[in-house]
Amino acid sequence: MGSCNVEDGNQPNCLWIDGPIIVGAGPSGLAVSACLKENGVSSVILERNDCIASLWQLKTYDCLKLHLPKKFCEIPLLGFPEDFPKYPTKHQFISYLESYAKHFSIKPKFKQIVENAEFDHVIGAWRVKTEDCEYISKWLIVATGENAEAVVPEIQGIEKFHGRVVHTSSYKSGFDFKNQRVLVVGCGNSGMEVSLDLCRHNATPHMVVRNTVHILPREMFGISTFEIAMTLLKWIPVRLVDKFLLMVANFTLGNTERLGLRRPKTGPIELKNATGKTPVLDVGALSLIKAGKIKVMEGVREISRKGAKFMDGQEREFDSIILATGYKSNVPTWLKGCDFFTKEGMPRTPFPNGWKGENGLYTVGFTRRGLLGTNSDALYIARDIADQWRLIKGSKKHLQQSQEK
Ligand SMILES: Cc1cc2nc3c(=O)[nH]c(=O)nc-3n(C[C@H](O)[C@H](O)[C@H](O)COP(=O)(O)OP(=O)(O)OC[C@H]3O[C@@H](n4cnc5c(N)ncnc54)[C@H](O)[C@@H]3O)c2cc1C
Ligand SMILES: NC(=O)C1=CN([C@@H]2O[C@H](COP(=O)(O)OP(=O)(O)OC[C@H]3O[C@@H](n4cnc5c(N)ncnc54)[C@H](OP(=O)(O)O)[C@@H]3O)[C@@H](O)[C@H]2O)C=CC1
Ligand SMILES: O=C(O)C(=O)Cc1c[nH]c2ccccc12
Repeated sequence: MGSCNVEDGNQPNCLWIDGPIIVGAGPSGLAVSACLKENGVSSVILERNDCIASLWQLKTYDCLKLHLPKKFCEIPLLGFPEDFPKYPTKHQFISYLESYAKHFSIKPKFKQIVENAEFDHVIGAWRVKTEDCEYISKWLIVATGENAEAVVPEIQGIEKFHGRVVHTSSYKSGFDFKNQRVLVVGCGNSGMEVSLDLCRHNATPHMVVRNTVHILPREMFGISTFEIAMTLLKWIPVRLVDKFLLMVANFTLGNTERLGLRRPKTGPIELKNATGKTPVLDVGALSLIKAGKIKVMEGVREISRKGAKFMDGQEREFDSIILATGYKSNVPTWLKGCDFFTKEGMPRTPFPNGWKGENGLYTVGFTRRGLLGTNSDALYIARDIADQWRLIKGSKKHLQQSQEK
C-alpha cells in the first residue's frame, strides 16, 4: 500500500493498493481476505460501518439463530469451535467471525462508505472512492452482500399511521412491543420469526401474506431439511428433491393452504436457486398460526391513522407496524461503468460462475446460496488472483535482478 502518483491521482488522500480492494467486511469479505492471505496475497477491506459483520451486529434481532446447521455456515480455513450448538446463536456467529478476523489478522478500514467505484482504462486499475480517500488497485472485490439495504415498500397511507413503523433490520425484541397489536408485513423467515418473538412477549401479531410461500420444517427425521436437500441433490434432480421435501413437509406440517399459506407452483429449492426466495424454515411460528395466536392476513390495501384495511375488506386497528419486507443489494448505487451486475445489483452470470467479471472485477456472496455460496466464490477468487499476483511479483523480481546485473 502507498500514496499514489498515478496520473491525476496525486491528491493527498489517494492510496495505491498493492493487492485487491475488498468492499464489505461481512462474512464474504472476511472469507475472501483470509483465502487471499493463505495464497500470499495482501488485501485491503473497506467497510462502511465501524465493525465487522455489521449486518449481524447491527441489523438483527436478539433471538436470531442460524437456521442452517453450523457445518453449512462456516467460512473457509477455520471452523466453528466444537462446543457450539448445531444452530449457533447470532452472538456465537459474531464471536466466531471476530476470532476469524483475529486469527487471520484481518484489519478492515472502518467508516469507509464506498460511494463510487469505476475502472480507469487509462491507468488500467479500479478507482474506489470513499468520502475521504480514493483507493486504487488492479483488483476490486465486491462483498457488500445481497442484504445491503432494507426494502421499504410504499404502502398507501402509511405516512398517516399514528404508531411506530420499523423494518425488521431495526427490530430487536418483542419486549419493545409488549401487549401491542402489531401488523407484520411479510412472511419470509424474518416475518415468521419476528411474529413468533412477538407472541413470546404477549403481543398479537397479524402477519400479511400477500402471495405464496413455502414453509418447511427446519428438520426432518432429526436431520436438517437443508442437509437432506443438499445430500439428495448429489444424486437426483432438483424437482424430485423438491417433491420429496414437500411430501414430508405436508405429512409433518399438514396442509398449510387452509391456514392462508399457499405454496408456489415451483418447488422450494428450485425457487430458491432461480429467484433467491428462501423457503421458510419453521422454528415454531407455524404452530402459533395453527393456534390462532399469529393471525394470517391477506395483502394490505391501505394504512390509516389507526390501522389497516386489507384486500378482503377487513379492517383492524394496530399499535405498531413491522416491515418484514426483506433486503436488496446496493451495488448499482456505487459501482459504475460496468454491466456485470443487473439493475437489482446481482451478477448476471448464474452460480457457480458469477464470481468473476472483467478488468479485475470479482464478486463474493451474491450466489443466493447463503454462506455455502460465499465459500465457493472466495476459494475461486483467491486462486485466480493469486495466479496473477505470482506472475506480477515474479516478473518484478526478474526485472529487479536484471537491473542489478
Ligand atoms: C437475518 C438473516 C439471517 C441469515 N441467516 C443465514 C444462515 O443461517 N445461513 C446462511 O447461510 N445465510 C444466512 N443469511 C444470509 C446472509 O446474507 C449471510 O449469512 C451473510 O451475512 C452474507 O455475508 P456477506 O458478507 O455477503 O454480506 P453482509 O453480511 O451483508 O456483509 C456486507 C458488508 O458490506 C458492507 N457494505 C455494504 N455497502 C457498503 C459500501 N457501499 N461501502 C462499504 N461497505 C459496505 C456492510 O456494512 C456489511 O458489513 C441470513 C441473512 C439474514 C438477513
Ligand atoms: N434464522 C435465520 O437464519 C433467518 C434467516 N433470514 C434470511 O434473511 C434473508 C431475508 O429474509 P426476510 O427478511 O424474511 O426477507 P424475504 O425477502 O425472504 O421476505 C420478504 C417478505 O416480504 C414480503 N413483501 C415484500 N414487499 C411487500 C409488500 N409491499 N407488501 C406485502 N408483503 C411484502 C414478501 O412477499 P412476496 O414473496 O410476495 O414478495 C416476503 O414475504 C433470507 O435469505 C432469509 O432466509 C431471515 C430471518 C431469519
Ligand atoms: O438463509 C438464507 O437466506 C440462505 O440463503 C441459506 C440458504 C441457502 N439455500 C437455502 C435453501 C433453503 C433454505 C435456506 C437456504
